[in-house]
Amino acid sequence: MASSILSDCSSCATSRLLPLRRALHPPTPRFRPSPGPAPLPRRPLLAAATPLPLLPRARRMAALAAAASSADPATVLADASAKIIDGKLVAKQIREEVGVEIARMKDAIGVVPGLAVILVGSRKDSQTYVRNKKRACDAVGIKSYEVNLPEDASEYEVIKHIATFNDDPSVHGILVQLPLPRHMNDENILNAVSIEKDVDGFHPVNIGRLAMQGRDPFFVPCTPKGCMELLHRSGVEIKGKRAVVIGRSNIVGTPAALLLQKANATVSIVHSKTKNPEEITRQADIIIAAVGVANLVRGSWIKPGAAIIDVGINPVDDPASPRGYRLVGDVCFEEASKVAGAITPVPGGVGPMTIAMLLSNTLDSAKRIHKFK
Ligand SMILES: NC(=O)C1=CN([C@@H]2O[C@H](COP(=O)(O)OP(=O)(O)OC[C@H]3O[C@@H](n4cnc5c(N)ncnc54)[C@H](OP(=O)(O)O)[C@@H]3O)[C@@H](O)[C@H]2O)C=CC1
Ligand SMILES: Nc1nc(=O)c2c([nH]1)NC[C@@H]1CN(c3ccc(C(=O)N[C@@H](CCC(=O)O)C(=O)O)cc3)C=[N+]21
Repeated sequence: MASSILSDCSSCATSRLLPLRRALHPPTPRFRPSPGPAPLPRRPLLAAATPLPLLPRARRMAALAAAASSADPATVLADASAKIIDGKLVAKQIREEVGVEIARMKDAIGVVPGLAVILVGSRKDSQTYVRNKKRACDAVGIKSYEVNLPEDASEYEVIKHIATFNDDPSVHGILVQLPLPRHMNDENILNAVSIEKDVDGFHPVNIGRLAMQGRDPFFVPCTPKGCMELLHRSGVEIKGKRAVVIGRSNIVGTPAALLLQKANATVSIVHSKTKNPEEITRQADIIIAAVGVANLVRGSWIKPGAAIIDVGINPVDDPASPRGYRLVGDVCFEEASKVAGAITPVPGGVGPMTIAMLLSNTLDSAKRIHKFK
């Protein structure tokens, strides 16, 4: 029998948010002519149909049991049904595939892919991300180069380092960690990265090519690419389906919507000015939530059986956790997992995929530059 329960998401989690500056200010595009890229291979390397890794049953049951212990009079919850898409496991598989390819390339032509990361300032979260990226590079055999600049460094200094990496043949990918300090212009900096080494896929030319019919970017931004990979590897059909992307940022929402459209979904984008987000979202067979508002998407927003990819990474105070906070997504997991057909958890969903896609993009870049098939 269905029960009425109050979910943890009905308390206003957003009011417990720690201060976190948004990752990126939208850059204004500026065109720089460049040679055309080789056509983007359809899901290179990652195309193997791998069965959907689900969370181990015990962990899944624990997550769902936590949900069942609450009660929301507004939400009548059906039996727990969603498959939980284990992004951590998929990311591990991808890292292994990337590692094998890197070894093959090294054996064949003696080339090791190189990734340069530029970090400006000393934000703790950015330092953690950069450290995790370096670890992931080490594990698969990518050589990492790191530049750390002080918070008060000038835009010119950053661009000078980018230019050096653009000219360095041992560097195949360049990433400028975001957000940048307020005095810097993201647009100028992202424009300085060679589009052939723009493994983040944030250069306006790469985004522009992603948006155009019949063109392919050199690189697809890592987080949206990771979302698509999770959908593909989970066996979610996209062609002809209705998809809703919540959020329209340059780095996540907009490219995610473009990718869904390229995969022949019919796509709607919900943003902060959308009048009836709940009603629009409820029509979706596929939901990608990239908002930055903890637990915004409730069970009542979801069409039964929908596939949900939760990109949000929102820290909420949690004195019981060793860090004093825990991470939650943009989707109320406990409610959504009872309505959806499949859902990604936070943490352990899209986040690890972002890093795996960065490794994959860096490998693709080295292969393209060295014409290695
Ligand atoms: N897992 C991962 O690897 C990554 C996770 N993230 C996380 O994803 C989330 C989104 O990141 P990002 O895209 O950079 O964020 P931005 O702040 O750049 O964009 C947020 C988007 O959400 C929209 N929005 C804000 N409030 C609402 C609302 N109440 N209803 C509907 N739409 C709303 C905004 O609309 P408008 O345009 O109208 O302002 C905007 O388009 C964050 O939690 C971030 O930490 C980000 C990158 C990678
Ligand atoms: N140039 C640039 N490129 C980015 O791709 C970029 C960036 N700047 N700035 C910040 C955002 C955010 N981002 C994440 C990467 C990994 C996790 C991740 O691995 N998350 C883990 C949890 C990590 C934890 O526990 O702290 C998870 O969701 O399971 C999350 C978020 C990349 N971003």
